[in-house]
Amino acid sequence: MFLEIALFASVACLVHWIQWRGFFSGQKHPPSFYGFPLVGILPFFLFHKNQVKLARTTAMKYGPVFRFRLGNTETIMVNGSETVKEALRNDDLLGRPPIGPFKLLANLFKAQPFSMLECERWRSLRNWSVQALRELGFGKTPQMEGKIQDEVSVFLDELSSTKGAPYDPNSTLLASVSNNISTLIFGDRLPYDHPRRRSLNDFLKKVASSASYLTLFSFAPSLLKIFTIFKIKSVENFVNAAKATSEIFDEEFRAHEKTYIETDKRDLMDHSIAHLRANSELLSEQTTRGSCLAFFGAGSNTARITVEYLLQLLAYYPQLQEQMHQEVIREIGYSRLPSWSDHGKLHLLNAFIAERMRIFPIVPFGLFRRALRDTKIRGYDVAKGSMVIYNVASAHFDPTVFENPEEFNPGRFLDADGNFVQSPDVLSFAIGKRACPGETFAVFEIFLYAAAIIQRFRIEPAQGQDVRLTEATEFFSEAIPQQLRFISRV
Ligand code: HEM
Repeated sequence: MFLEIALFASVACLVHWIQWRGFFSGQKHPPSFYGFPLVGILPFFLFHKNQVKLARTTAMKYGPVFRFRLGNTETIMVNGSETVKEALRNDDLLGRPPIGPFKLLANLFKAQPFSMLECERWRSLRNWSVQALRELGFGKTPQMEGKIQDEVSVFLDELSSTKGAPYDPNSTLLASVSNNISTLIFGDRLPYDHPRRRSLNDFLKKVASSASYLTLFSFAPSLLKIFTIFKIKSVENFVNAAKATSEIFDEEFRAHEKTYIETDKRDLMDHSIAHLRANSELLSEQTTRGSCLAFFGAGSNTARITVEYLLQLLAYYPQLQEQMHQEVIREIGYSRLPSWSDHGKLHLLNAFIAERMRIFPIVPFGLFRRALRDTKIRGYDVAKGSMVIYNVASAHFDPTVFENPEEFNPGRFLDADGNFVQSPDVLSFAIGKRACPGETFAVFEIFLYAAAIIQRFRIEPAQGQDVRLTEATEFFSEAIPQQLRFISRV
């Protein structure tokens, strides 16, 4: 009996493997790795310290498109500038597979963020949210500029109060940039030490620290279930912080309902209430909570990590910092805060920000996509339902596009006259129909923070210490928290 079962299992595995390799399908599959039964190549990712490097060396050996299984999920990874751009422009790849931390958050928040949805529902909800935010000033509007400048001023005061003593800006920066997006969602900004702000920060920090492993564990759901059941500390902390933030969302929603005035929509919550009251078919309580969650979640840590890493680079490259300070003073002086109208004049600063985005992509593998129908990438067949990972890091380090890609060199974004030239090859926000809807806002915000900090402070490493720069290594990459000195120039 045992022999028969073993024989049956072996034949079934062989048939499954032959089917998976597509030997008799007449299709052209990219180079493929089956990995282990049930988990696929997951252990290689889980136990590799630098997943970005692992992907890059694999692409060097097997070419720009390869195929493997993460858990039981058929996955295609695309690498290199041209192939990544081809995939991002392919409308068959606009789907979104379930991603671990998103799924967990959606359940805990009883929300349905459009960032998890596909097809017509995704499109209409995304359009509705972006339109509602635009009516509130989202984008490069004078209204938004004033609000961000106010928030920048509070942050500059905080830096001044350190009087040049070593200081880790991580928490205040998070509160500061998150206030910019929270203002659009809930209304007023929150002081850094407000209990509600602290609670939101705590949640955002836990999201940032656990997003990578929660992403991987989504391909081994039984492991994640075991973690949750046995209340493994980090998962339990994540769940508790998410529940606390979900309660804040509930309280805000109830408070908004009481003070709602139809003719004066203050924020995204008011826009949601208007739609819910009009019984629109498009929105439900779950999807409106989802839109608030999507923008709050996606708009906070991303901007914080961008500026945090930028500050570390400034301390690491003092000469470039000095050149940028001179540029800011020459064009603006000290008498007012930088504004977007100065953007076209600060060439070196723009090039420095662009190089920062290139060298340290926060989401090195983008947000995973799903093939909505059978399609092709670089002539290879991609089956409907496959997960597609576009490797932004490999595009940013593609030597056919960026000379000496490992080198930090803002000069690559300057022309012979020293003018900033925007590159279509920096893909941090993705491109195509599902590119980041917060790009304009983020670029605006990052510029206003960077220019103001460079104008007012000289940033140095903490005494006797070197600045520790990290490289992007995993699904969501973090800057190394560390102290810097902010020495006032005014
Ligand atoms: C430096 C900052 C940022 C970076 C690098 C970044 C990057 C990205 C990337 C790579 C995606 C995935 C696009 C795809 O599906 O291929 C994305 C999606 C998204 N981002 Fe951003 N983002 C940033 C800031 C922001 C901000 C400030 C907001 C909100 C104000 C925002 C809101 C969103 C939302 C809602 C999505 C989901 C879009 C969808 O599924 O349709 N992001 N972002």
